[in-house]
Amino acid sequence: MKFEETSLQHVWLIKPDRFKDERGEFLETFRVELFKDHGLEFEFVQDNISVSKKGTVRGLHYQLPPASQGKLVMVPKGKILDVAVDMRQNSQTFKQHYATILSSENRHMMFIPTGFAHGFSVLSDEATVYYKCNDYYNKKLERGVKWDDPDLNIDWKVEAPILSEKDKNLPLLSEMDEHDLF
Ligand SMILES: Cc1cn([C@H]2C[C@H](O)[C@@H](COP(=O)(O)OP(=O)(O)O[C@H]3O[C@H](C)C(=O)[C@H](O)[C@H]3O)O2)c(=O)[nH]c1=O
Repeated sequence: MKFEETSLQHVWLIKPDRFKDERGEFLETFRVELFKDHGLEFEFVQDNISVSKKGTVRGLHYQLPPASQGKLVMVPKGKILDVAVDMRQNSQTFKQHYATILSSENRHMMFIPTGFAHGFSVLSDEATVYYKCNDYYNKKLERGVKWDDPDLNIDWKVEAPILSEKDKNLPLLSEMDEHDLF
């Protein structure tokens, strides 16, 4: 399992070792000791799966402390453009994003730490996204920023995305109170 640094400090692109044979393939997707080797010492406490149609955008979401979530994202089926946005006001990369393709072809995973918003667009007919979270869902502390915020300038690779009503009405960064940021 290789941990590759990205343009955003602490956001990791993780590439599992793949063992292929005539049956198919095997890969380990998580090892506490490898996370610890990369300074990621915490316990994942909740796993999620979302299934989305082609052209869906989910996000950009995050939770505020004390329920801020680090996420290990993988795609057992399909293909997404996965996006992490730095929401830490004092960070040198505040408002910057890192985007990468996660798919059942490349088997890549992304670790998105606390302080970052997460979202993805679906590029295959359907995508199953499985992700581990290091804190529980907390609706009261959930926040989000609009997917097409010009301040973020994210190319989601989809036209006229399918969005939840909640996501359609998320604020622009410029409209957000500093207490809703990190
Ligand atoms: C996130 C979550 C949701 N729910 C319930 C609440 C709603 O009744 C339903 C759908 O929730 P929502 O529309 O917020 O789901 P997504 O738009 O996929 O939200 C996720 O999208 C981005 C990509 C994320 O990284 C977050 O994990 C999360 O915000 O599931 C739960 O019961 N537990 C949960 O942890």
